[in-house]
Amino acid sequence: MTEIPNINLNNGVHIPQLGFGTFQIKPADTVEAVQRAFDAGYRHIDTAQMYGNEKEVGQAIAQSALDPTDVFVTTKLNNNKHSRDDALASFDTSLKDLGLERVDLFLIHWPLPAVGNFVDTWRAMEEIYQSGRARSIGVSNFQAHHIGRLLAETTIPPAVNQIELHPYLVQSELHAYNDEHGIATQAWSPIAKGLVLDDPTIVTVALAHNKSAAQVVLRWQIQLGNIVFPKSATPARIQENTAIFDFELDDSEMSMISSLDRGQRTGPDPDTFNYVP
Ligand SMILES: NC(=O)C1=CN([C@@H]2O[C@H](COP(=O)(O)OP(=O)(O)OC[C@H]3O[C@@H](n4cnc5c(N)ncnc54)[C@H](OP(=O)(O)O)[C@@H]3O)[C@@H](O)[C@H]2O)C=CC1
Ligand SMILES: O=C(O)C(=O)[C@@H](O)[C@H](O)C(=O)CO
Repeated sequence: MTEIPNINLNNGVHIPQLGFGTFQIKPADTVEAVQRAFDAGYRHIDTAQMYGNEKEVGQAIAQSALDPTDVFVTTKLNNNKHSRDDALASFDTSLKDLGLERVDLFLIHWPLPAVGNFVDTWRAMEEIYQSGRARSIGVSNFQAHHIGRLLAETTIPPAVNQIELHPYLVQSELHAYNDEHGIATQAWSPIAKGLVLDDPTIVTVALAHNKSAAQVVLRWQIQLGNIVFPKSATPARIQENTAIFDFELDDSEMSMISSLDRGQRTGPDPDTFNYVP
């Protein structure tokens, strides 16, 4: 079984650096996919209220032979739950659906600048953290100026910032800002939903290591210090994406991949995304 390293969050909680993403895994397929991930050695699952599969993630944990405390579970507050009361109530529903007494990490999914209340939402997250039912709290899709407001106006700094990050969107400045403030960077869409896998530079590095393009990109993420959770519903790929701890990219390969940056998002821009279901 693959040995997955941990990252130490700013409140002392340890998170496995490689996890399993569940966006767009249909509820009917989720139990099997998460079970396969456990069999492959993953002990960190990333879900969200928005994904509609928390119940099935919970079922997979319950049906496994694992102690639930050995699985690191992240979920995220949906965009229509930003008010304090909705945040608290929806968190209770997440725990119930997941069948857990606490989660390891609870995130505000999007800042929703036009909605304009993410600082108050963060105060609700602080209440949840202080209740002990989320071992850590963080944000997702926050720009530096959003985080700056949390640091200035609230008490608990986010443990993580989960952002879109891959070779075509390297996010060096935001990454440096997170580092400077003790906030771990989580890279969502770590292989850009497959978009970067045909890139000639990545293919060349992959051939040199006898690895797949996806493994090389995930290895680049790990060496940058990012926490990643590639999604796959394909059994062979679930396994393949764990085999990234038996080789190393040198400085020149790391730079070649980082230099592919072209500021290209595959998802929404957090400064303009204000979708509320
Ligand atoms: N906070 C946020 O706003 C967001 C968070 N996320 C989180 O990040 C996770 C990962 O991001 P996601 O958008 O899913 O994108 P990924 O970068 O993980 O790419 C997933 C896609 O790549 C394919 N794939 C996976 N592994 C391989 C491989 N080894 N070789 C070739 N193709 C492969 C999958 O296909 P297949 O399944 O068919 O194998 C799927 O189509 C999500 O599942 C979610 O947990 C994602 C988006 C936004
Ligand atoms: O997957 C997520 O976590 C997301 O937030 C995305 O689905 C995002 O909302 C999106 O891509 C909307 O088009």
